[in-house]
Amino acid sequence: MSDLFAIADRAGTTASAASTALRRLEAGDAARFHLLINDWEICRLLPEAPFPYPESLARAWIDTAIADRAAGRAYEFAILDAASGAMIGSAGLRLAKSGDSASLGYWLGRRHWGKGHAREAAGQLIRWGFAELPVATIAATVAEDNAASLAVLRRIGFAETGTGRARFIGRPGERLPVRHFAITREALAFRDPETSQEVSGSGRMIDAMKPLLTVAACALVDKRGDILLARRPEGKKLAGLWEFPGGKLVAGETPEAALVRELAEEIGVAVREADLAPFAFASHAYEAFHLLMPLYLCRRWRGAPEAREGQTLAWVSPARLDEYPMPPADRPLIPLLRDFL
Ligand SMILES: Nc1nc2c([nH]c(=O)n2[C@@H]2O[C@H](COP(=O)(O)OP(=O)(O)OP(=O)(O)O)[C@@H](O)[C@H]2O)c(=O)[nH]1
Repeated sequence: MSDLFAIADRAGTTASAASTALRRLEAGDAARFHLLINDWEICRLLPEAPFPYPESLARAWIDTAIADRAAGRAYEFAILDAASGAMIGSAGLRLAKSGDSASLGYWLGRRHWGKGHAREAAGQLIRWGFAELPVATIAATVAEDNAASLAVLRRIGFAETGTGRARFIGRPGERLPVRHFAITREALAFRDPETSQEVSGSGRMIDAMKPLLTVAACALVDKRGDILLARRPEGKKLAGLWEFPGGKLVAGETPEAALVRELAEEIGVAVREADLAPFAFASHAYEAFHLLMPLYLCRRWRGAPEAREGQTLAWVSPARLDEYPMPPADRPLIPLLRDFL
């Protein structure tokens, strides 16, 4: 798991020149954390922040964050201005008890508002979360009067799931109106990591207009009957999901030739076309294209598979395929493999 990541707007994608990084929150951050958060304009928007915010609470909060990270309960980061390296806020993901979802929280020191840092930090954190944590959904709850944060969540792809009321300890009395948001791994997967825009660009495409994408995929099956899966690295579409090695056909290529090429490029194994047995296919309407994916089985190859493109590889028994989150197109293939192998 990487603990530091930097995000910079690419020229031309946004007008703002903000550049933001995240790193693991440390005990030494307490004084700066306190200086930034002890501001009514921030505390009033955070459900658990009293005002004034005591320095002892900043220290205790960070100690808890460090313990929670060690226990795998929550992952809290300092938001940095990448240009100066200074801490400007904090952001984190807390896992739900069920383990399959997390909640996002973040705040920025007042002087750093309006420069795109919150959007960048929150966007990068959810991409990190879907790549590194076993969660299918990330949720967030925002006070109705927190217009900037409502805009950030919408901009990075969160959808509103409902409204409610919640207690804000800095604003005693009545429970305040809040809005609930969520984003799924699949919804994020089809947003461009650089721009946070939907990859299709023109909104929802009608099915008839979608390009048909042919991708050849292969289940390598070892002597024990285990199948090789590859986990897509952070920064790519569908990051964090497990898939069968393979890839798009280039013009004029057969699926078999594409697989011989892709398996050599991606995982360094040599297969012969004669050892690729057609097995099944996936046909799935993604937001931006329709995927047609023939799946081959291969039990004979040369070389030990190695991750050449930043993926993580795993040999998985057919009975355990369910434990590995896969792209939606792949899901119907799992029972077929389980029955056959
Ligand atoms: N290889 C592979 N691709 C899959 C599977 N399931 C699935 O939906 N896909 C989709 O099929 C497409 C595969 O394209 P690819 O591997 O050649 O390309 P990529 O997204 O890595 O992009 P790039 O090569 O342009 O960087 C992706 O959109 C991927 O999400 C699968 O099991 N294996």
